[in-house]
Amino acid sequence: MTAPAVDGVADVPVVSLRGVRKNFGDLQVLDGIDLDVHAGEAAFVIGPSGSGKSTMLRCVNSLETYQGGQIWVGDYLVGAERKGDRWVEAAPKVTAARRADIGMVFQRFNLFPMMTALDNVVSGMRMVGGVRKQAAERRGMELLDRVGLSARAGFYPSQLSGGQQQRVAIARAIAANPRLVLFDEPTSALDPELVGEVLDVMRDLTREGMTMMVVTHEIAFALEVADSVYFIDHGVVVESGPPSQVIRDPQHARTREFLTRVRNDPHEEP
Ligand SMILES: Nc1ncnc2c1ncn2[C@@H]1O[C@H](COP(=O)(O)OP(=O)(O)OP(=O)(O)O)[C@@H](O)[C@H]1O
Repeated sequence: MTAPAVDGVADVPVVSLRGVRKNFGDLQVLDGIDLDVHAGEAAFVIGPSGSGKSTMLRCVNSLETYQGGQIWVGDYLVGAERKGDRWVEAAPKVTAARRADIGMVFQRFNLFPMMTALDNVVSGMRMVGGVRKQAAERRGMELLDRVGLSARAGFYPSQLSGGQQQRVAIARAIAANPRLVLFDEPTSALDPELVGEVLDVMRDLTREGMTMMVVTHEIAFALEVADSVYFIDHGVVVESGPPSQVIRDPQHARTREFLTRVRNDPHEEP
């Protein structure tokens, strides 16, 4: 890997992708993605099914490897660590520590089924270590309160609705005060009447200045709360900018066609 061009420069973005390429065998999924997310920014990623949105998020926290370009998270190159003046492949423990500093919310909640809501939230803290049990549980209760679920602290995931489970998952994702939270279609698996309660929690996080990357099909929500929107198709960023531009006044035919399709049939897989 090559040395960074901007090493040591202040005010680097929290996340920066440069020419990122990723393939699964013959399938080119990311074909040169450029994207920056700054501190406090909520960057929304929209696009058709299969365009590479989830894969891009998963590359940022090393759940997938990438084959070309560079992904920077703050001052480190994802997948690599510095040895002297060289970058070498990151050791598994380095990757694990970095991943603990990035929260992730999945489409299907991914809570531990044998743990209560509180223990699930606390598990997000223990991974970074050093947090005493009592203090962790106190903070866990605060986080559950923040997502409106302190009364459900002792419930197991199977005793919670999908919307409640996803709110617990969000509390867990922010438990370790991560530098960045990734949301991978957080409302796609929910019954329509449960979507709003999850969006409410996410809206609060954007207002609090959480740095977020959100893959979503909720276009109206993106228009309302995003700081920036990236429209991705076939593994490339077709168009990006503020939501007032990309969603209200798209410049590219592909963006317009996608938005029209989603608006005309919200039940269609975009
Ligand atoms: N582990 C994998 N192995 C092989 N192909 C994969 C793998 N993961 C994803 N793909 C393929 O990569 C392409 C992009 O998938 P990805 O999930 O990133 O798309 P997406 O834009 O998030 O779509 P959706 O909105 O449907 O979730 C798809 O064609 C998918 O089938």
